[in-house]
Amino acid sequence: MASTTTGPLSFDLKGTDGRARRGRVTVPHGVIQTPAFMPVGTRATVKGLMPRDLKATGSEICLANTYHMDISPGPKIVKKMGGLHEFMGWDKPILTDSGGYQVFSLPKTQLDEEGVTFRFEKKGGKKVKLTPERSMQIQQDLGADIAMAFDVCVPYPCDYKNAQDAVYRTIRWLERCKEAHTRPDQALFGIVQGSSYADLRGLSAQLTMGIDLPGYAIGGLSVGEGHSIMMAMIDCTEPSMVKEKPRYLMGVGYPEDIVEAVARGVDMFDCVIPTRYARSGVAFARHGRFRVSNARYKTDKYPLDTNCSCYTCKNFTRAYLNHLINTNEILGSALMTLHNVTFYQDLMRTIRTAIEEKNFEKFRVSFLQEYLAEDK
Ligand SMILES: CN(C)CCSCc1cc(N)cc2c(=O)[nH]c(N)nc12
Repeated sequence: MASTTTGPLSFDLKGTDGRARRGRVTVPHGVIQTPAFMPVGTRATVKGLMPRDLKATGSEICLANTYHMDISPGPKIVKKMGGLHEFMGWDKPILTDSGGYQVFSLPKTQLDEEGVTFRFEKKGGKKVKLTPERSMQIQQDLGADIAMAFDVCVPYPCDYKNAQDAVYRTIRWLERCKEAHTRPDQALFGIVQGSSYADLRGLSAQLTMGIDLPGYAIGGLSVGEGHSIMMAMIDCTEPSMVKEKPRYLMGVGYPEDIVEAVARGVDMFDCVIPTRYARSGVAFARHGRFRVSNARYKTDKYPLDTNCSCYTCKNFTRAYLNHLINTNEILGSALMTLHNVTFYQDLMRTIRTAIEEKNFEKFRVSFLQEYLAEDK
């Protein structure tokens, strides 16, 4: 087993099966078994789950977001309250995104070499600038175990020149992030860009690997390009990424995306899908996802997934969840979220075991066959 320590983060590559990797990430607040799924807790809460429930799902790390936490309550208050872990009552690892991605999705943002300027409604439409240095300051105040570099994630599709400019600006901003990032107990991850251009993906990966960091993310995907381009871009990027450090595919994704990305060498994932879909009444199960709020489930006495051992599946029927979601009851969101995140974590656990037992390819084929079967 190869073990690499870079600052506050260690990565142990415990085994491989083809390009799939079984590993372990160790940071100040604990250990993350990989491949890992990280539930999204944008405003220092995974919507609908108390920390004790989030633990019950098997989650070992969760996300929070720089842009949202800067708006409220502000990094200085979080720092004064002891940092994110104390503030939100989560004593396991946390990762924060850098805020660039969220800001780019706002209307009327202006991008220049210094950073991104956007209009901040809460402060009476005041103009606010997010820069690599400001993003690092906020993330260091928040105190997550892993901080993400401030990058330029272009929309899809994007013309070649803009994608190329974004690759070079992201590298220049990464140098500034590394310069500004001084907190010794927080790992900084670089982010590879390159949109849907194979040569830019390879270029961005090589330039990013040239900056020594504890881990690296594949960014700029899951932005509407679709599954096949996403996989093709991973194939253009992964071979240029160092093997001894963790790879994090940002914003991914559906179970079918995750399984195929693990097969291509990805270690870490985050996505709002299981939590966001739960609140809209969509449940994930072995045979695919389904909308439990549909009339056909009104008298269905079965659990969401008969293979699932979560509190929701052990105690409640689809009929009851149908009722809760259709009457917009808070408990509906909580129970659906608990199940969906447990489903994702059970999938990750099955993936890790399959890699350990050297039968990941057999698992990949059988999982996708059942999960994507047409005749649901
Ligand atoms: C809390 N989450 C929703 C945010 C974490 S992931 C956000 C996110 C998603 C995607 N798809 C691409 C990128 C990207 O290229 N760069 C950054 N910084 N973040 C990204």
